[in-house]
Amino acid sequence: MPTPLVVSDVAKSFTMHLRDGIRLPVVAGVSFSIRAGECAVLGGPSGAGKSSILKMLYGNYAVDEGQIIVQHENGLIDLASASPRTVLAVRRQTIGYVSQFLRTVPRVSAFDVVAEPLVERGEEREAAREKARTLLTQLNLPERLWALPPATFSGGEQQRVNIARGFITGHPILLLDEPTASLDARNRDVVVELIAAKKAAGVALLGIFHDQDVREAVADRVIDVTAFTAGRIAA
Ligand SMILES: Nc1ncnc2c1ncn2[C@@H]1O[C@H](COP(=O)(O)OP(=O)(O)OP(=O)(O)O)[C@@H](O)[C@H]1O
Repeated sequence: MPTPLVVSDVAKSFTMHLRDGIRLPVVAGVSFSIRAGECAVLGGPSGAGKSSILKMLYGNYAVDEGQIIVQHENGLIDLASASPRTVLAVRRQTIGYVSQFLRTVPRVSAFDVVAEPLVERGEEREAAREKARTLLTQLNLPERLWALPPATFSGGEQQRVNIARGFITGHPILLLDEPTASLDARNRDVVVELIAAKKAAGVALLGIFHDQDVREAVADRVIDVTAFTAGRIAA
């Protein structure tokens, strides 16, 4: 089976146009791959570039150099040079992303926020709702909240809706940006179980977890981002 995600020699710097075009190098020589069924974790201190790497892999940040090879639709594509249309197709089918915060949509119930990604991918509404029900129950979101738009939910409640929405699809690659940041211990354990289930299903996962217990519970491997920031730190 081909490796779902291979990152080779990726570099990224930011140009501050309002500051005389100063260039801020962030990472260089980023190289790693993620196999199906493993969960790798990006490690390193604050500011090392963990989020920037995750954002490049989701196509949110442009890549200056290098390749991000993704197994997509029985072929390989380089996300680093892909067109915006291809990036959107990869997001729809191949790479899922669970951010720290839920982007709430006015007037849409928590239940439909969770079921929507499956409906958009052509799954029948009732089947999508059944999966949403299972996930929201697993994540201990009180049933009285399901019919309400999540805008007024607490941080932890919103994060659980976001996790359910991110985990409901069958994307073969899943990026996790601190999905447990606002959760209590019980729900952190649920997320650890959900990640284990994704691994068992052959999903390739890459995440950032500041919570050490969660990191130790889910990580098959830690990718030390400081290895890619040496130039910046020495400068
Ligand atoms: N959009 C941006 N414009 C300019 N600089 C940025 C931008 N995004 C990130 N940076 C800079 O890139 C560096 C890496 O930031 P990044 O958020 O990737 O680090 P991190 O390892 O995820 O940190 P943390 O653990 O604190 O979230 C930082 O110095 C940050 O200021």
